[in-house]
Amino acid sequence: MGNAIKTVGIIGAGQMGSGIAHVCAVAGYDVRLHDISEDRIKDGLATINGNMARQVSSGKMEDKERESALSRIHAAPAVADLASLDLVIEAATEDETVKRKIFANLCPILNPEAILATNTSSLSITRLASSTDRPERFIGIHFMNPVPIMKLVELVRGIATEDVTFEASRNFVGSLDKTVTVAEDFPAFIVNRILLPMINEAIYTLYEGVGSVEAIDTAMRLGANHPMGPLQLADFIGLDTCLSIMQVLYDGLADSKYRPCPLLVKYVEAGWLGQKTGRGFYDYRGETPVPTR
Ligand SMILES: CC(=O)CC(=O)SCCNC(=O)CCNC(=O)[C@H](O)C(C)(C)COP(=O)(O)OP(=O)(O)OC[C@H]1O[C@@H](n2cnc3c(N)ncnc32)[C@H](O)[C@@H]1OP(=O)(O)O
Ligand SMILES: NC(=O)C1=CN([C@@H]2O[C@H](COP(=O)(O)OP(=O)(O)OC[C@H]3O[C@@H](n4cnc5c(N)ncnc54)[C@H](OP(=O)(O)O)[C@@H]3O)[C@@H](O)[C@H]2O)C=CC1
Repeated sequence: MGNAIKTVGIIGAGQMGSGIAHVCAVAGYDVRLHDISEDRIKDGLATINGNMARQVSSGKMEDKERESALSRIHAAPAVADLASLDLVIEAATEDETVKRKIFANLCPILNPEAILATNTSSLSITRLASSTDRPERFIGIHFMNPVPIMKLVELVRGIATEDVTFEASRNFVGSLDKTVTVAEDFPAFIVNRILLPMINEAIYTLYEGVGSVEAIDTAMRLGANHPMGPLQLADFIGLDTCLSIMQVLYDGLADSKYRPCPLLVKYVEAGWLGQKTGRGFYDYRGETPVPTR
């Protein structure tokens, strides 16, 4: 593994937390997966199981590798189960209050030497760090979705992050066979500073009736060679997460060009959060996704 980190805790067993647990276990780390309830942890483990099985059937992984990787992932129903780990990565809902509460519960019991990282898509690393007992050992390690496939990880230092924390994190990401890009601590960093306004603009394009869901996604898939149309990608990321990121950009940069589209707000208010809730710009409840507009 090439660095001092041997054990990794992950908080949040959703699509990102389960993906991070997956790649850490494949790379040989001992992983503890925590979420708000045992059911959520079970769902996360089932997702990992399914994704690894897919990798086996497509010849990307040996069945033995899958078995041994799975054996390295343990459910951690209590925060106390993370106490002795070397690195804890928070990958819970994109909401500053939720993340602050998690750190407040975790820090008093966490190994004082442990590095604490957040997978936040947009929030200030410096501000999150200042709510912990270890701003010098706090860092943004921002994975991309789907984690087992995407090669990039953004590393974001807070104002107090020490070099030793940064280097250990860089080595850790390298050991997962991912490429690091360094971003400064500004709202939404690099990828989402560019990607999310594009997605928000696609939603305005829909809102203003310039095109249907299908027309907009087809236009960007075939006209700009994007692997997914922007509305399909928004559903994939999660519309709640997209809205939170736009809100952070809007509040943090105080520029009206980041105003979240009211249609995005409406979908989130309806609980239509995309693939994870079965409905967003597409309805996923049937055999094939059907546009909702
Ligand atoms: C919001 C943030 O903070 C930052 C972000 O992450 S922004 C989002 C960034 N991600 C993107 O932009 C993704 C854009 N989409 C893509 O790249 C592709 O559509 C995709 C890789 C997701 C799927 O690719 P595809 O060619 O359409 O589908 P498919 O052939 O089924 O899948 C390709 C591989 O991805 C895997 N895959 C697809 N969806 C997956 C998922 N949800 N989880 C894990 N693996 C997945 C498949 O198993 C397959 O793996 P193998 O090659 O090992 O078999
Ligand atoms: N989706 C994406 O494409 C990307 C997201 N991210 C970031 O990763 C993080 C997670 O996103 P994602 O996985 O998509 O979100 P999901 O909604 O899929 O998962 C979040 C998980 O965190 C759980 N959770 C909520 N509160 C707590 C808590 N107090 N303690 C422990 N677990 C909790 C949620 O449980 P419940 O559902 O019960 O509330 C849920 O299982 C966010 O910060 C997001 O911005 C980063 C890169 C890409």
